[in-house]
Amino acid sequence: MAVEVVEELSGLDDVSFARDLAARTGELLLRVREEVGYADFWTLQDEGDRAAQVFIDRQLRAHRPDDAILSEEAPDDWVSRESADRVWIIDPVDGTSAFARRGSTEWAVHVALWEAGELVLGVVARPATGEIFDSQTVQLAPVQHPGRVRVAASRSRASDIVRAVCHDVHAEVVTMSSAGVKALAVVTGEVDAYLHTGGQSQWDNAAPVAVALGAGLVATRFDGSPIVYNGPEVEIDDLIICRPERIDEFRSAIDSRL
Ligand SMILES: Nc1ncnc2c1ncn2[C@@H]1O[C@H](COP(=O)(O)O)[C@@H](OP(=O)(O)O)[C@H]1O
Ligand SMILES: [Mg+2]
Repeated sequence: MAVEVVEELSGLDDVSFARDLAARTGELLLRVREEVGYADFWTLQDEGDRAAQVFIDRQLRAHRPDDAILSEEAPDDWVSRESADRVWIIDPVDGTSAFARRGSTEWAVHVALWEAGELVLGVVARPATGEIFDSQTVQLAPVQHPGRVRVAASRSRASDIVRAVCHDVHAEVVTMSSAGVKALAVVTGEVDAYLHTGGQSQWDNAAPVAVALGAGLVATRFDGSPIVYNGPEVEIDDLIICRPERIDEFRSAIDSRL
C-alpha cells in the first residue's frame, strides 16, 4: 500500500519536523507490533524496519526534497551524500531485536541532520515509553545514583575493552539494547557514561550523539577525537558519551587500555 505524505509535517522548522517525524514513526512502529504480533521474531523485526523506513523516506522526500538521506534500511548513495549540503542520518529502528521482544522498551527511532560538515540536530524517540529528546531542548538531568559509577554497554555485545575500562574506574556495567536508549540513559542521569567498541554505523549514533552534545555531555571517539559524520565509510569503530565531570577518569582508563 502506498504511504501517504503527512501534510501536518509541512512548513515546520527542522527541529519540529524531526521531532514530529520521529514521533509519528514511533506510533507506526507500535501499531506494527500490535498488528504483526510476537509469534515470529524475524517477521516482526523485518516488518518494523520496512514500515518505518518507507514512512520516513516518503516524508523526507516530500518535505525536504533537496536533502540527501543515509539510512540503515536503504542502500547508501555516497555520491549524493558527498555533494549534498544537508544529509538526514536515520535509523528507523535502533535496537531492532528489542523491538521484536514482547515487553521490551529498549528500542528507539533516530533522526539526525548533518549540515555543512557537522551534526546540527538530532532526535531520539523511545516510542514504548513515550519519551522523545531533541538536541535543541534537551537538558542534562542530575545523576540518579550518587556515589556510584555506572556505565551503559551493549546488552549483546559488551566488549572486553569496555569491561576492562569499567573495571579500572570501578564502574558497574548496565547492559541495555539500542545506542539511542543508552545515550538517553546518560542524559537522564541513570548512568554516567555509554561506552562502545567493536564497530557501529553512523545511523546508530548520529542522533544519540547530537542529543548528548546538546545536553552538554562529552561525545567523542575513544581517542578523544570528534566523531565525523557523513564520511564515505559508514562505520565508526568506537565511542564514549560521558558526563563532563567524569571524562578525565574515563579518558585515562581508556588511554591505559588502548
Ligand atoms: N560490532 C558492531 N558492528 C556493527 N553494528 C553494531 C555493533 N555493535 C552494535 N551495533 C549496532 O548498534 C546498535 C546498538 O547495538 P547494541 O544494542 O548492541 O548496543 C544496533 O543497531 P540496530 O539495532 O539498528 O541494528 C547494532 O546493530
Ligand atoms: Mg541501529
